[in-house]
Parts: sequence; structure tokens; C-alpha cells
Amino acid sequence: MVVDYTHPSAVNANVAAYAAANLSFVVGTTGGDEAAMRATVADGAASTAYALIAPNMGKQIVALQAALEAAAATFPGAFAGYTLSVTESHQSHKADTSGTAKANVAAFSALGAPLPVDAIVKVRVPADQVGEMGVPEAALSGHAFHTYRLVSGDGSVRFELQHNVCGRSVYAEGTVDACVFLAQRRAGGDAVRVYNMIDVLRAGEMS
Ligand SMILES: NC(=O)C1=CN([C@@H]2O[C@H](COP(=O)(O)OP(=O)(O)OC[C@H]3O[C@@H](n4cnc5c(N)ncnc54)[C@H](O)[C@@H]3O)[C@@H](O)[C@H]2O)C=CC1
Ligand SMILES: O=C(O)C1=N[C@H](C(=O)O)C[C@H](O)C1
Repeated sequence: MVVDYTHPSAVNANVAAYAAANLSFVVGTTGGDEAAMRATVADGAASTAYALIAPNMGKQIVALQAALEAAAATFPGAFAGYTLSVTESHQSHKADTSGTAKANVAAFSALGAPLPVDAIVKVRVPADQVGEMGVPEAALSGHAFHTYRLVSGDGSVRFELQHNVCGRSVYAEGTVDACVFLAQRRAGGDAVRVYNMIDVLRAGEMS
């Protein structure tokens, strides 16, 4: 079992190598071409690789992402006319825009409040992270703060949704569950060979 937390510039080539070697692998690295990664595994007729690829391995955060996607499927356009703004703060060495924010923005878009990815505000300067975002100094080297704001057209209704993570434990725990889930799929010879973290939650791993 391979676990990949590397870099956006490396992850697609890494995935191609894992798939060619018919490995089972979990990818947490964000900022790559996820559609291409999925296709690399799913389209290989002779391949026996199994992959789980997800922009967030934190199960509670994934549950929130799934809830937003379910809301969008149930009530498409429910926030039409609202304006969405998104701010995310991560450790200064993070190269890409939050993959989690991108996934949730896609759900908000289906809810009727679209936002271009390049309008997601990235905070990467430690002084701003402490001063503006309230990141504890001890978490500067590893944190993920996300704030989503929705404001109605006339400004009379406002929503604010936050998930603020300090450290990496929540991802480590989810990654272990993802590995167990994927090993079970492989052992069972499942026809589906590419999964995400929502599949892990649906399989009962939320606890
Ligand atoms: N899906 C999730 O829940 C999470 C995703 N991430 C993502 O994982 C990625 C890594 O994040 P961090 O751990 O903060 O980065 P980091 O820079 O602290 O660690 C990355 C490590 O990968 C190594 N590396 C880089 N290219 C490599 C390659 N081609 N082959 C092997 N090793 C290579 C680096 O030397 C470094 O040790 C980022 O895209 C980040 O956003 C991080 C935390 C949670
Ligand atoms: O780099 C991180 O730390 C994280 N990256 C992922 C992302 O881009 O969304 C998940 C989480 O935000 C932590």
C-alpha cells in the first residue's frame, strides 16, 4: 500500500508509476490533475491497481463535503442570488489552492452560488495567518483554516461556515481508514478500482 502526500508537481507522475506497477495507493496530495489520475487507473484494462484519491482525508470534513454535495443534489440552486466568498489559510509551503475549498466551491456552485477557483483567497503569510485568521503560532507549520461566506443579494441574510484544523492527526486517522478500506476492496476483487473518501464514509468508517 502506497500513501502519497508529496507535491502537485510530482503527483501525476507518481500515480502513473503506481498504476503501472499495479499497486494499491492512497493519494492525499492536492493540486494535481485529479481527473487524469482517476483515468490512469480506471482506464487501464489490464491494470489491477486500486486507488483512493481525495483532497481531504479528515473524516468529519469529508462528511461536511458530502453533506454539501447532498444538499446540492436535493436542492439545486437553493442559494441562487447569493454571493460566495472563500478564504483558506495553510502552512506557507503549500503550493496550491486548497483542494478542499475547490471541492466545496463545486458544491456551492451547484447550490447556485458559483465562485471561480482563482477567487478563493489564499493566506500563506504567517503574520497574516496569526493576525487575521487566528491561527495559533504553534500551528503555523501545519494548519488548514477554511471560511465560506454566503450573502444574499440584498445583504439581509448571511451564512458563515468554518472548519479550522491545527496539526495533521485528523488526516492521519482518515488515511489509515482509507488504506484499510482499499485493501478490503482489493481483497474482495471489487470491479470498481478508484474511490474517494466519501466512499470510505459510506462503507461505515465514520466512527
Ligand atoms: N488530502 C488531505 O487530507 C491532505 C492533503 N495534503 C496535501 O498533501 C501534499 C503534501 O503536503 P505536506 O505534507 O504539507 O507537504 P510537505 O512539503 O511537508 O511534505 C511533502 C514531502 O514529499 C516529498 N516529495 C516531494 N516530491 C516527491 C516525489 N516526487 N516523490 C517522493 N517524495 C516527494 C518532500 O520531500 C516532502 O518530504 C500537499 O498537496 C497538501 O496540500 C496535506 C494534508 C492533508
Ligand atoms: O496542505 C494541507 O495541509 C491540506 N491540504 C488539503 C487541501 O488542499 O485541501 C487538505 C487540508 O486542507 C490540509
